[in-house]
Amino acid sequence: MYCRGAAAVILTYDVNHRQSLLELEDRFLGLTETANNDCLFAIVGNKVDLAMERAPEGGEKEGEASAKAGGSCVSSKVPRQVQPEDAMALYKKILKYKMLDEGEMPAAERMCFETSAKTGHNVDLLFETLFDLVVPMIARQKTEEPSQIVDIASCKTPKRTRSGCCA
Ligand SMILES: Nc1nc2c(ncn2[C@@H]2O[C@H](COP(=O)(O)OP(=O)(O)OP(=O)(O)O)[C@@H](O)[C@H]2O)c(=O)[nH]1
Repeated sequence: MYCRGAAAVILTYDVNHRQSLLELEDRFLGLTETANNDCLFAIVGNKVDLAMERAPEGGEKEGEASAKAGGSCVSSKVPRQVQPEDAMALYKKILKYKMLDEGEMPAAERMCFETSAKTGHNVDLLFETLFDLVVPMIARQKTEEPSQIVDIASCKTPKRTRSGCCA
């Protein structure tokens, strides 16, 4: 995991393994120290195609719910071990840990995703959301910060004078 100067970090867990969410906090959060101070965090629960959805109060059938989750109706599904609320709680915890103001950062609902790398479910949404947030941030930084690039062409060479010892 390489974070130096990162404008955004994607922390990914498996919605079917609670331990993978816990490890994001225990093992990986510390590795984001070298990211930018105002770095964005996206929490991504992957393998949602394998997860059985919990039945909503309205009584939605499992097949309907799994289709929404980007999966097929064939039932080789396992009960999911991580709920979206768990990921959102971790997101808020990360903001606290990073001493980022919750009011100034994108809301947890926007930065927590459930994806399937297999079906492509929500993968575009994840990257589009990050680009929409990161690109204006970088553009703003460029206008605010003085340029670190030295324009060699505009540097004048000092005139030599006859009085100099090496002239
Ligand atoms: N069904 C399904 N399988 C996936 C998905 N993403 C990855 N996999 C499969 O999970 C296995 C591990 O994928 P990796 O990309 O190696 O991920 P990893 O984090 O190194 O390993 P794991 O912790 O086992 O997920 C591979 O067999 C992938 O094909 C997904 O969204 N849905």
